[in-house]
Amino acid sequence: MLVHREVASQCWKYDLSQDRSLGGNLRVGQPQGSLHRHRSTNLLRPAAAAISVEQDELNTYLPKGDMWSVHKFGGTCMGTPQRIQSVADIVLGDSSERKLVIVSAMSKVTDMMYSLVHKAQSRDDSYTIALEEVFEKHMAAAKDLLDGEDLARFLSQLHSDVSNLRAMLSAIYIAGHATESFSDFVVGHGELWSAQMLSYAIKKSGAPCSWMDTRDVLVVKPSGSNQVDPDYLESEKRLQKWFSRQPAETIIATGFIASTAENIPTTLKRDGSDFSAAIIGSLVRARQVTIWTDVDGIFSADPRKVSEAVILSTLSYQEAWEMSYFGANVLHPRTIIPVMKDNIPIVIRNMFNISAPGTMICKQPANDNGDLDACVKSFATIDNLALVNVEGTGMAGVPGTSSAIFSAVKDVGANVIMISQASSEHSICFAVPEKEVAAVSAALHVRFREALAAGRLSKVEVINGCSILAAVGLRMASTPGVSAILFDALAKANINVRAIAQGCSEYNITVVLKQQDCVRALRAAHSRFFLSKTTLAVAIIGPGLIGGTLLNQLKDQAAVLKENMNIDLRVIGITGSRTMLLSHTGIDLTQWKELLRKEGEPADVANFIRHLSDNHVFPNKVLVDCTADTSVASHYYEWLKKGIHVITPNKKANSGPLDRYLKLRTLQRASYTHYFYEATVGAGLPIISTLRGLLETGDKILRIEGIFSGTLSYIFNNFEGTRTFSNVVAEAKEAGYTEPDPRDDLSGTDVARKVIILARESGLKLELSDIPVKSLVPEALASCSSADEFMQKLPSFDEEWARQRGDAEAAGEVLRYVGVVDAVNKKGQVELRRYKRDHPFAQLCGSDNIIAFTTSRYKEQPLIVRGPGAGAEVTAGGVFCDILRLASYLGAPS
Ligand SMILES: NC(=O)C1=CN([C@@H]2O[C@H](COP(=O)(O)OP(=O)(O)OC[C@H]3O[C@@H](n4cnc5c(N)ncnc54)[C@H](O)[C@@H]3O)[C@@H](O)[C@H]2O)C=CC1
Ligand SMILES: N[C@@H](CC=O)C(=O)O
Ligand code: NA
Repeated sequence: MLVHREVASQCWKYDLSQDRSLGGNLRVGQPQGSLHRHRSTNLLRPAAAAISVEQDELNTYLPKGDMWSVHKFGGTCMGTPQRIQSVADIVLGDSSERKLVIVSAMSKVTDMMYSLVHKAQSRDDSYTIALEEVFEKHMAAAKDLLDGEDLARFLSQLHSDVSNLRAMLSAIYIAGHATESFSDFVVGHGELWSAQMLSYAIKKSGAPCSWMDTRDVLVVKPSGSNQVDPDYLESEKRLQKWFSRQPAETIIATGFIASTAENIPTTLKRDGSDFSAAIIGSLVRARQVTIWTDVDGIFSADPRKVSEAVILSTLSYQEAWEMSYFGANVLHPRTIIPVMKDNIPIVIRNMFNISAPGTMICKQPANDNGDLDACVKSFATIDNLALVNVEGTGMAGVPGTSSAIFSAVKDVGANVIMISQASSEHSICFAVPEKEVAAVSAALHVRFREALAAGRLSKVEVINGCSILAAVGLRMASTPGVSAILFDALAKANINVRAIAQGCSEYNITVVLKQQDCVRALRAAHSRFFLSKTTLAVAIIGPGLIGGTLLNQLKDQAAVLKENMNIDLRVIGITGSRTMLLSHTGIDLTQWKELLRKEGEPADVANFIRHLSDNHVFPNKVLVDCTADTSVASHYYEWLKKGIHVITPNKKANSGPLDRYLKLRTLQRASYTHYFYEATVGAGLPIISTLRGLLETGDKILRIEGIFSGTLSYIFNNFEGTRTFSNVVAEAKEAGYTEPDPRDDLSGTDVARKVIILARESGLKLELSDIPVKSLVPEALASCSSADEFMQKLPSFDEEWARQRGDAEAAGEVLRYVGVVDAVNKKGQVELRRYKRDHPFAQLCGSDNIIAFTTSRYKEQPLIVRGPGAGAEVTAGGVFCDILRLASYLGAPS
């Protein structure tokens, strides 16, 4: 049958010579009578009564309801002949009574078709070559897929279409212009060809099948800004007619294309095939609309940004709607409207992974597991935004201000993404795309020139470089505490929120933040809601004795922490003084030493920190300083300011200049960034935490006294007349108790540092120089240039030490090196004392520390903490404890 299709202008009539044996043979080109039937009541208006008879008859042809399943396959699914065959197999495998399959053009074909039009209207005669390529592509695909008579029929149709297109493009070329309908007509051929190929492929497998040119059925009307609205009544009527002539059980229909009421070819605009499927699904009241694509379903967040994103099994229409608005590559919001009104579920499935169940979008899905976390379904972000803040006392209570603001915004054509106004009405802020903000700001300055001059408005401020993070979930509306969790997660990741919006519908909570924080914010929020897993990126400076032991402990414990505590610790950087090893996702700790040696790059602390702070994979980052370096410690303030948590056994920061220490602690208290240093005193023993516990619960510290040096404890516990003093010092060094330079221990400086740390923790404002220290380093050796030289020369002082020890022993006493914090008199001191053999300080062994807290509550008997206070395992264990303490502060289960 010959069909004349009117294309835009009446002068363009051409013969499509379509073989309609495979599809609709409706004559288009004639104005159709309009049907006035009120959809919901089914009442017919008198004017339409005559047509209603015809309609009722037609209704008997098109069965509606559960027997229909609608599928949609996008361009990627139709990308190659092999894929078209797989699509055919999926359709054949669907046991539904009736199937309606919407297809897109083969991948890239729509772009190729648009480019044909573009070339022709720009008078670029290479459109002929490009058209040839389109032809070749489809011919090759058809030859691969089909054979015999079907192939011949398809190719003859293709030939004929291409010669029509050639004529039309040539006219466009001559005119140097293509109307929208010319363009839509050309572009729609991709779908016509793919639908026919699939239909033949299904027929080849022996299943009866018809193909449908949806321009014969779908009627739409333009609705402004490059959108169209379906005319359901007219479309339904045309579908009935089509079906009355082709009552097939399997129908392959073209996506994307449609007609106007005047039968002019048009399209449903970009991503229109999903829309086609939803409209057709609604017209037949399908059981389900399945959108086949190349992902397993809808993710809880963009998986390129959040590697732990999960596939959601169900989503409500509203949730899907919200998510697609926020750029989650789900469905165009308009796709949801047609099916939503009839409660038809849409299922998103992966054609390349048929075993994945996909995501079902339907009415109010059942609660996943009823817990608080399940009420947030997903997170989405929008980048490249600017906030505009209009502020002034003259706004409050003045009706029309927001109308004036937004009409100015509308006049420059900017798109407002979110709006927030506090009820005080002193300011109103809104987000627009960054590229539109200059025009918006200029328009507002013009519109409010007088108000600004008179001071009624104080400013129109633009904040560039913003992003939006939106949490989406239907049940958020009825679940208290959701926003608290969200904001807590953001606060703990040290992310500043610039503006907030939550509508009464509560389907989403939108926060505006700095674009540079956006991915981190997304991860922090996502991990809090979805995994309840605390992910922590760890960077270690100084993989020496303590740092190296810590790395090994982390290696041994990582799996247990993940499994039992939901804590995911990843070491993403290790730096020594010469080389550093960096990783974005985590270093393999079973071979960190080897990797550092083989793959390490020259160490550079600034680059190391940049690597940590620029890492967007992990929301929380901690720097563990395992050096004894003063210069490393001098950076803590700056790192904490960047939101990097700091943990250290290094005493230099807390025993350094008082003003710096106070600044650091003030910052620590004022921010959500943590600074922990338990191992600086008593190694892994709970000294700092015990002191804090006493102070925070209101106890008053009177005196802290003890043996704070593992090294000196070991030395005097073991210097019993059997070995020389220098031998025992060498043993302590060998056992890993000493500082990198043992003179720091023997000089008493290390003990003085611990005394200062505890004194400051107790509120005393002392400098290290305020502590009188009795040094055990012989004056002659103080100037040795290295620790080794010192150790070599130390034996020459053994005799003097033997004498001191002998004197004490003769008096029934032992030598002990003690530190004291005298909180009452605000003093500290460090000295070598003699204690009677029965004194608790004389009872120690190994590297034991003993610390006695005398307080208002522990006055008669001091609170005593005792145990090994130095050594690799216990110290690294103390640092590890701080890391877990941090994880728990960040939300890990305790
Ligand atoms: N050994 C112990 O029992 C205890 C040690 N500590 C503290 O632990 C820290 C580490 O002690 P150890 O592991 O025994 O010392 P170590 O000398 O074995 O390790 C320190 C590491 O830091 C590296 N380093 C130094 N400066 C650096 C810089 N600027 N950048 C990068 N790397 C640098 C060194 O190359 C070395 O690998 C010290 O602050 C110490 O006071 C605290 C409590 C107990
Ligand atoms: N060298 C120190 C180690 C702990 O701070 C000590 O001996 O106590
Ligand atoms: Na400790």
